[in-house]
Amino acid sequence: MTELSVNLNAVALLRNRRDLPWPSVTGLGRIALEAGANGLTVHPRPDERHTRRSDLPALRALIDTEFPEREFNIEGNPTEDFLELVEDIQPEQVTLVPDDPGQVTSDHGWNFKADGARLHKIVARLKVTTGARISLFADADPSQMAAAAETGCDRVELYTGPYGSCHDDPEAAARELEKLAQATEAAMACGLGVNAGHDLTVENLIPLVLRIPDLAEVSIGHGLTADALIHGMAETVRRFRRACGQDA
Ligand SMILES: CC(=O)[C@@H](O)[C@H](O)COP(=O)(O)O
Ligand SMILES: NCC(=O)COP(=O)(O)O
Repeated sequence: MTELSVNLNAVALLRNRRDLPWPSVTGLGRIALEAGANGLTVHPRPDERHTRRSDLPALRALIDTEFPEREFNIEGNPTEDFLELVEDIQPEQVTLVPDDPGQVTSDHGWNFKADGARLHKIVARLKVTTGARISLFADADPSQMAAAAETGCDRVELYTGPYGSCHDDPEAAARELEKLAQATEAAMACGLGVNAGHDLTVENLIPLVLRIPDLAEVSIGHGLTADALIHGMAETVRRFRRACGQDA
């Protein structure tokens, strides 16, 4: 079964339009977990335009006190600041993403052949200091997976942006889906678990999970938050859970 982690960055982005505490990032996170989300994801960037460092203790406490079997996933570029942040918060999963501070959103995975030695050290450090599962953001490129595994990570998160951007071109979407399937096969052959995320929607999630039933987790924010404006967060989470093949 594919698990669903709800990314709260888009909720935080809306909150940050004003110097006011709503919509509440923790409150929407609670509704998502009550509706059966398997976990929460945040991607705190250095400029704090989405989730802020100060959001993280409350989300940690929410999971610890009310949903102890669910997971907190923190994504980010592994600067020293980021590493100290995850060491403080102790998430169940850390997803390392190679994005620059000014980047609008994440748009590529690691080049494991070039960055492998650096990532190996970071993965080793986080395993000792957090005990978290470590996932590395990856393009759908089977030839990178052996080098990804050599870093010592547990999983890769396949970047699904190119697949998500084909929403009006079914043939191109089918080609991107095949690339994701081939990359999953290569990653699993190297002993890695596989997550996926970026620009996923209920519509493109259903064929993704049907084609790649071994996906361990999808993390979804933008498309899920857009649907939550229409259907409400609880009903939206149930829709995405059903798209993941879960009973909801
Ligand atoms: C790592 C990744 O794929 C991103 O999708 C990200 O976490 C989304 O972040 P934003 O919502 O901040 O663009
Ligand atoms: N890791 C991807 C993620 O958390 C959410 O990405 P998106 O759904 O906001 O594009």
